[in-house]
Amino acid sequence: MKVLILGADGYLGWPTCMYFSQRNHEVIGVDNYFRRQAGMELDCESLIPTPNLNRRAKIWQELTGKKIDIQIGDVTHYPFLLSLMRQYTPDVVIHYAEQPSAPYSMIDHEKAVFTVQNNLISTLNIAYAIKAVNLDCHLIKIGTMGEYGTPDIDIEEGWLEIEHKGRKDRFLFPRQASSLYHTTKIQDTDLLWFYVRTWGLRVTDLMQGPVYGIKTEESELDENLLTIFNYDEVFGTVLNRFIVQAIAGYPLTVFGKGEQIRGFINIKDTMQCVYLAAANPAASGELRIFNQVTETFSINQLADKVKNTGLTLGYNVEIAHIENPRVEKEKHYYNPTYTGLLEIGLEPHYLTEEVLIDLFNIVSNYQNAINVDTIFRGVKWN
Ligand SMILES: O=c1ccn([C@@H]2O[C@H](COP(=O)(O)OP(=O)(O)O[C@H]3O[C@H](CS(=O)(=O)O)[C@@H](O)[C@H](O)[C@H]3O)[C@@H](O)[C@H]2O)c(=O)[nH]1
Repeated sequence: MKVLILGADGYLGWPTCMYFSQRNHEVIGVDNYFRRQAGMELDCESLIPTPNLNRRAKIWQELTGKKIDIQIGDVTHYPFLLSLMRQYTPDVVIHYAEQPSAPYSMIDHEKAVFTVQNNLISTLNIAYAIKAVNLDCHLIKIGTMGEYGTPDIDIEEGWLEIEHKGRKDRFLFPRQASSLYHTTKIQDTDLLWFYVRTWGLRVTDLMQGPVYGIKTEESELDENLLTIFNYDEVFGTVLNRFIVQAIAGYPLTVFGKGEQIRGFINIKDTMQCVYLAAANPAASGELRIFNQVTETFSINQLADKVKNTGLTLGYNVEIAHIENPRVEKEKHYYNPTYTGLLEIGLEPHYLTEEVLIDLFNIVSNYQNAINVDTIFRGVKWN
């Protein structure tokens, strides 16, 4: 496969480039370095220093003999994207080139506009560029479980059959997000569903839960191949944050009651899922949706796990319940279905004690670089 990976410098983007390249696919990684710039602007850069994409691709080639092409540019600029599509005519486009943070989207008006503009225009441009160059190209987009929110009914994989006044039809599962970022992901799905129906695009939308972890098989080769790792309030996801907090002696920041439940996934399984989706493409004119999580936990359960592992390793870990800066349900029913990816071959890595110890060990190598000021800044939803 020839795979165009948009957002190649991000937490998932670079490991995905290596994952496909390792399996002998032709990979082109594209990024505009938004995350690096936002990290500098908000003083919340990656805990692990990561060389730029061109340098990482060079290191990868020296170690494996495999080439990853790097292109720096912004996919919201249509001529740039179209020329890439024409140059490479990929079989698969993986779209990670979105502003991925809920808190970032809630900071102020300027960042709200950026989030809407970046996430919707990038998705729209990709749909147009695929139609212009090769309608058969499979688009894999990372959606989010947050599109569904926390409804009081079971969450299906993307679709729901509804019977109304004696008639039945199949619709996208009702969506109600709890941040502007999550709302743009709903709008993305709607854009793609429209072009699937209208132009016959082939699309897989992966509704992913919060990801945790650092290493993937490929980054074991060299420290310089590790992905970016954020633990700050804006770009860090909750479990990664808790590990860093435990090591820094910062009480774990459980928001509100901590009974919020989410579906989680190890970064190694994200790689598998995206790969399985590419290897088993959606049909033309199909919007295929998978729920990309492997297990569910409440935030309290995660905090307890981190605390227990931390104590075993000799860290003095405390848990703090702080006033929730977000507007979200803190106690709710949560029962998502997530069997589709298992059916096409996913072999999950669950959150075991061993996985937690491994995370503690990697993060402890960078303990001196932890900036506790970035852990909590209190971006409020209202
Ligand atoms: O210090 C913290 C940070 C978070 N939380 C809670 O943990 C849950 C998850 O928060 P998160 O920051 O790990 O995840 P979220 O903001 O939802 O966004 C992340 O996870 C999403 C999947 S999901 O949450 O929508 O399923 C992805 O789409 C996003 O790109 C990724 O940044 C929330 O209830 C939040 O209130 C805490 O209690 N304490």
